[in-house]
Amino acid sequence: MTDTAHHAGTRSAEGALALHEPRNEGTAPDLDWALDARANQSAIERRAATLPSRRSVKKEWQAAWLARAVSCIDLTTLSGDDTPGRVRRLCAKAARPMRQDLLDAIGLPDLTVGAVCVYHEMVPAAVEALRGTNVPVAAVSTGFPAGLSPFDLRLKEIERSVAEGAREIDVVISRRHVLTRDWQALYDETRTMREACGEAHMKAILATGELGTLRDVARASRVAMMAGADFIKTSTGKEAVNATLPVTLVMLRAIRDYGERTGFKVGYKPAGGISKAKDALSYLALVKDELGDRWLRPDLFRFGASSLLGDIERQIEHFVTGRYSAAHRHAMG
Ligand SMILES: O=C[C@H](O)COP(=O)(O)O
Repeated sequence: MTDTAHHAGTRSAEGALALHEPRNEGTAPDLDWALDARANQSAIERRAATLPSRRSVKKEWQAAWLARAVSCIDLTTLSGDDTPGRVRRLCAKAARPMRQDLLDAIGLPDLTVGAVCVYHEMVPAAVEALRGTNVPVAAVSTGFPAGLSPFDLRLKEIERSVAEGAREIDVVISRRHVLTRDWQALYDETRTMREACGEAHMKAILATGELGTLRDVARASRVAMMAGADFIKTSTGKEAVNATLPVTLVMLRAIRDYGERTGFKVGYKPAGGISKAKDALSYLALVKDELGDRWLRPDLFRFGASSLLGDIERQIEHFVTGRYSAAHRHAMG
């Protein structure tokens, strides 16, 4: 996202000319606007519940949509037993996520994922392994996943990851600022993290499963965007409840409201528990409905996922060959 290739408008992973938007600079904190956010829980849940059946993608388009989903994956490993070797294998998969015969069959010259997402300690291995590709490294920072280490250390962690070559930083917010309704503190914290990111793009993880209500998800989304988040992201993948369609609807509408107010386009990243191709299609359909086609590109949309790629590859293989291969053949990602 932050590389010169994207800014210069060179070819992106899916072969289309990469578009570029002015980066969200954020605004002064307008806490009345944040507080004013609404979320009608029952209407939102009804809409999300009917989406997968109402919005099925036709068979001939499915492979194209699934390839688009691959280009938007932040291929992730965030485990205590991560090793440089595992990260290198993941990076090889990120640079060539699908077999060439499958790509040829669906008419795509090349394809990469959106980014590789790792802990700080794995940034150097990932940067090295992805050298010469267009795939950026994203680092989770700020005491991920709880975000409860001392604030100055959280900022240092961001700076270290950027210095080691991460071009995207996924920060976690302090959930307590939402739970205690201290919106100014949430704004100040997020703004300071954004400054620490410098040129690296910042994804603000709201940990929506811990925020209590959809209305507070909407409010936190607005505050994070006013503080300059380039993306708002649902979850760390470590909460009891991670990405959901209702939360997605709320966050997409917050992105739309913010865009109408400021002209800035903010990206969206659902993360955690998305491992099936058909779920990925539901998310893409919702993004298309709420924000339009412009958001179906890796500069404005990512899936945070450690095991979605394998299922998508399986479905595309089935589309091309008429057969399913065993899941273990697509073990990585
Ligand atoms: O940000 C990404 C998540 O940690 C990935 O979660 P997952 O392992 O459930 O796909």
